[in-house]
Amino acid sequence: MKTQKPYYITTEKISVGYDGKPLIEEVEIALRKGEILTLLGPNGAGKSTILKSIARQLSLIAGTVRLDGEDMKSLTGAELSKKMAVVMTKRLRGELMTCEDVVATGRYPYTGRFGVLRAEDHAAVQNAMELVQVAEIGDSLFDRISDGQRQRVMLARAICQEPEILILDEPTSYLDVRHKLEFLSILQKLCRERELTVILSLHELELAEKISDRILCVNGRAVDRIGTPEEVMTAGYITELYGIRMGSYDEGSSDMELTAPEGTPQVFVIAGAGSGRKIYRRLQRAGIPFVTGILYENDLDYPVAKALAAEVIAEHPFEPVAQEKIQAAKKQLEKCNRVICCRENFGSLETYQRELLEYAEQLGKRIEKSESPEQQRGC
Ligand SMILES: Nc1ncnc2c1ncn2[C@@H]1O[C@H](COP(=O)(O)OP(=O)(O)OP(=O)(O)O)[C@@H](O)[C@H]1O
Repeated sequence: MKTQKPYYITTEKISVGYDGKPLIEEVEIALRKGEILTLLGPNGAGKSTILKSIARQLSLIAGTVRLDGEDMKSLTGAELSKKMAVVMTKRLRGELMTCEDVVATGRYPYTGRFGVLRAEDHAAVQNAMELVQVAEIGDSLFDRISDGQRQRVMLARAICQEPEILILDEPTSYLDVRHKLEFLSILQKLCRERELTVILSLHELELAEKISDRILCVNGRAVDRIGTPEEVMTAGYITELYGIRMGSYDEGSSDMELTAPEGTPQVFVIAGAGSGRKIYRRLQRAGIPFVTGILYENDLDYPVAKALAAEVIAEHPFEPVAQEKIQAAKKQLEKCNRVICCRENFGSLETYQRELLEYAEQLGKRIEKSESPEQQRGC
């Protein structure tokens, strides 16, 4: 548990926007040293506008930003750049500089008027480049590397600036899965070991949930929610915030699913314990409407079933399965011309599913066995 330190950065009723017209008003942020705040919200919601305003790249329309209790307005540019590093991904311009030169510009707040690097500055540049693994492209031209590499070079530049607070706009957007994880691990390490404070925007909700101490959601008009990931990511909230109309997002599992196939169900899927998810998705891809059950509502299959099945026959967790649920499942099974059984073994919880399978056999239904998990993985 983090101890309660004083707030390091606060925004007091700031209004942000362009040409004197507020876009988002009364943004109230309070972060302690070592904490990570993530801004979430749909395209055009105002995340970059808030970040640019905090970073002093955009004038505040109203309110005050304080760093360590001091009004940021009173800091000179040089004072601010020793405290704050900013990486705006959308603005990564191609420059005729090597990657190492770009990283080295992060030392300018420390090198005096002529930008001559001392031994300790060279060491800081090298350390930062090694930390984000861009040392091997140090001699490459900054505008001849990939977008993901450029994003990592800019992180190295920000790190060697040795800031107390880091502002990052969509820092993971071009990174592959390995580099996303490495990037967030480095960030977490810097927060823990150097008490770096971070404010960033992300489009990857599942990453935001993992890394953030606090999440601020913005919707284009106002701050909609702010709190811990658990407080913010309640069921149905992401659908509302992003106005999701096609497909669905499950806050519990962070799974996104496409739209359920329409029409009369043709297939009954007997699943459970995670055995059905791949089949549900395969049926969705083929556009075949299906029914599934009986699942407990805390089953691994349940969120995907809820998103993709025409109907899910489900029971409350840990309860005995009610007779009417079994009858409802049988009724649906009678109407389907195919049954897919994803289970190989039936434990005591799944005796009802075995009963369904036997009932399907009695009815003379065409029964297909889904592949075992090993076969599904292609082993
Ligand atoms: N320089 C500008 N002048 C006027 N309006 C702007 C300017 N830059 C952005 N906007 C507008 O401000 C709104 C918020 O934009 P912003 O870039 O903050 O959104 P965002 O949440 O970062 O979006 P995205 O997820 O698409 O990057 C948008 O309607 C955008 O058109």
